[in-house]
Amino acid sequence: MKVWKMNGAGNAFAIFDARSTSFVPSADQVRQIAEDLKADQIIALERDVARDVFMRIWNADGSEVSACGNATRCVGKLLLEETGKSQVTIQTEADMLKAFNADNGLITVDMGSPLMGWEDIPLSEKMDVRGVDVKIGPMDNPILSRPAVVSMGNPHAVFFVKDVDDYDIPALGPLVEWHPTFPEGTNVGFAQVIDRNTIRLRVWERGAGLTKACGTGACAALVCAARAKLTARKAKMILDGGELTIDWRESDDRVYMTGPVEMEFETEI
Ligand SMILES: N[C@@H](CCC[C@H](N)C(=O)O)C(=O)O
Repeated sequence: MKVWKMNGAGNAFAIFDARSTSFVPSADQVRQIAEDLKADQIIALERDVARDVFMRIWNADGSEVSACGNATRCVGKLLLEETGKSQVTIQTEADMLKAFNADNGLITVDMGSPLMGWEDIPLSEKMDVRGVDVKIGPMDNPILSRPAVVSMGNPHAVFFVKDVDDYDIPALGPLVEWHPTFPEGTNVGFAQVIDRNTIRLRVWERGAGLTKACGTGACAALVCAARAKLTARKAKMILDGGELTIDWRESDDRVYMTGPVEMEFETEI
């Protein structure tokens, strides 16, 4: 079976070609592969009757999840090269996504529409339509409170802060990730609005920890920022591993993510 080690803005993946050989790893095996190959997520490419491929996603902790933006760009690049098509379709548990080439070797993925209703995010408490009461730290002076929430096919809680570097994300991230408000866990973004077209973002990923970039996290942060009128609907997202451009188009309500993809190596197992 062919395996590609790739990254999208530093978010690292081991991608298994399971289109002709079955690949059904246990959670323990996923954890081992992630450790051995230094991957944040493990991806399996499976055959799909209607789309170019079905993409299965596991976090490094062995949990199977339904969306991964950066991996979708990596898989998009593989399939665009393999098929010679100008656009490829990628089915995930969450949605049908489309990938195509952008300028300067970058890849764009149409990530679909954000889901903002409470029914779209598993929450145990429903506070109001923009934020949810998640207080971390002393109640009279919380370190973090009231993130915006949005689903990009997976759950995101986004805290808008003055300076992301003031926050100990490895300490705070897990407290929000498994806060009782999120019975299925959540990805946790720390977003600093630099100006109307630029956001600095770090994401504590559910099941993977602090990664160099989170594609769905970048989409979620832009949607939350634009919805609160903190930024325009298109912005440059500065992540630890590189930059992504996120464009939440008014015309079709879909979120387009553009960014780099890097092939580290390929091997056969
Ligand atoms: N790295 C990803 C997101 C992967 C899944 C996430 N950790 C979850 O549990 O939902 C991305 O680029 O979007």
